[in-house]
Amino acid sequence: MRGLWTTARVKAAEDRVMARVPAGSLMRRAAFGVATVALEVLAGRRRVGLLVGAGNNGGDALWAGYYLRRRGVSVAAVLLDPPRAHAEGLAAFRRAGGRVVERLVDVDLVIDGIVGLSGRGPLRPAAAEHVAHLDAPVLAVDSPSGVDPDTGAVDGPAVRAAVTVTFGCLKPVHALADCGDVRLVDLGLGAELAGPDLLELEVSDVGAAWPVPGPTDDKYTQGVTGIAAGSATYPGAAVLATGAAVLATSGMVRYAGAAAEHVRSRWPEAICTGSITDAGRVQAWVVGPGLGTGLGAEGVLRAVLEAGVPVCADADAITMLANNPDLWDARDPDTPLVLTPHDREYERLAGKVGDDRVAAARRVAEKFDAVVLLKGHATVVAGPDGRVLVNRARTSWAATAGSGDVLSGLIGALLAAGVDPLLAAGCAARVHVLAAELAADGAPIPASSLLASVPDAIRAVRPLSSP
Ligand SMILES: NC(=O)C1=CN([C@@H]2O[C@H](COP(=O)(O)OP(=O)(O)OC[C@H]3O[C@@H](n4cnc5c(N)ncnc54)[C@H](O)[C@@H]3O)[C@@H](O)[C@H]2O)[C@@H](O)CC1
Ligand SMILES: [K+]
Repeated sequence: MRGLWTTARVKAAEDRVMARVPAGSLMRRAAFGVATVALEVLAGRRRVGLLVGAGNNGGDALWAGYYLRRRGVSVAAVLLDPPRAHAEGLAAFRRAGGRVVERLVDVDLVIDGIVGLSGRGPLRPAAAEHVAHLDAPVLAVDSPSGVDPDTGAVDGPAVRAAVTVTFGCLKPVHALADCGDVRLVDLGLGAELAGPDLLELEVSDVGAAWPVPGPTDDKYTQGVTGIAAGSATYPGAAVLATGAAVLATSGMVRYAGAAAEHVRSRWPEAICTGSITDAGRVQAWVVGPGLGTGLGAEGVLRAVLEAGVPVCADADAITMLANNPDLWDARDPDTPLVLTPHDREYERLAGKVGDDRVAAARRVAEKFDAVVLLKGHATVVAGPDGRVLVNRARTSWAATAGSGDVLSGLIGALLAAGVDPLLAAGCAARVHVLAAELAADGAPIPASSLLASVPDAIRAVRPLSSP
């Protein structure tokens, strides 16, 4: 897992390191890292432009310009706030032959030193004007300016970076927003940084957590997933959610609901019944996709919450919980629950999501003592214990009708297999996005194609050496 630290924590750690090392040494180390990556990106081309803001981020850019000049690169800098430009950086830059200009023209690479960790809100008009006219790739220093470093929110003009060079550790922006290729320069902060604020799963984490049968396993020991989804109007949701559970693990899947005939004809391996009361024992329930919100659906949700096994509540189940808070009483306090809202479902539960999606997911996780998977281009999974996993998709192919039904089935299968609910939601989200990418391969796909790629996605995350 990769850790991500909020800017307040990073600044505090940097301050403690700075107090015991010579003045300016951290900045020079950071800037040298920027210059090294810039030379790599330039690949022999020799013209660099700097956009320099009023703080230390601009200082980094000026010092990087100094190191690039020493390697014979032509460097021009635009000072966005000349009286506040970093004095030592600017002096070193000029000494090395760097030029201060009004506008960047004919450059091969732009270094964005407009704002870094203290940046808030969008680019100011003058900076936005310079950025709008760029046609060279941009290397962002620490984080792309105009993108909030703690939330990844973009609320107006912002830099679009081909590569971001960051220092000391990763920050939330690097997992929540598009930063291009992210490169990390070590500043020796390690000992000063306690546990991270957020975690990003790596492929190897997902592969290690994914349940696979052992030599003594049978269809029951791997966990039986129950799917309470679909209706006469929406049988497809039942077929997709059940299919995802069937493909996610080798454990058994039971379906209970009005779409039993549809599910049976598509997934003969699932045990299908028309009603939740005849469903038999399961180790986890998925409830909600295509279920409807009428009295019958409420009865199903109540029965699932009373069953005493982990539950993934999606779609209509979330709407019912929001509309009828009495339903929460059906759940024993120690029954693990995963809620998977998109923004509108979130709003029904707890008001607007807002710009800070991590804080939003944390709020609801704490309020309902549940794991909350907040859907979006960057998926945020927050646990009631304060842990947060983030997973940013490289593409948006998974944004298609029925895609959420597949995700809920994957989560349910992992819950039934006994995977920790936070990890179950995080791993399912990761495999879901990967399945979408594999299926799409550059063209739009329906959710049924995403579903068909689930086995390929699981193969792609599993360790190479395993059977
Ligand atoms: N603290 C340290 O030890 C180190 C800091 N480093 C650099 O220092 C950066 C942080 O520097 P600073 O705290 O000086 O602040 P920044 O350079 O991030 O921002 C400078 C100032 O810009 C203003 N500002 C905020 N949002 C703005 C916006 N949208 N448009 C225009 N101006 C805006 C604020 O007044 C802010 O204080 C890091 O991102 C990193 O690049 C590195 O040199 C490594 C060492
Ligand atoms: K920047």
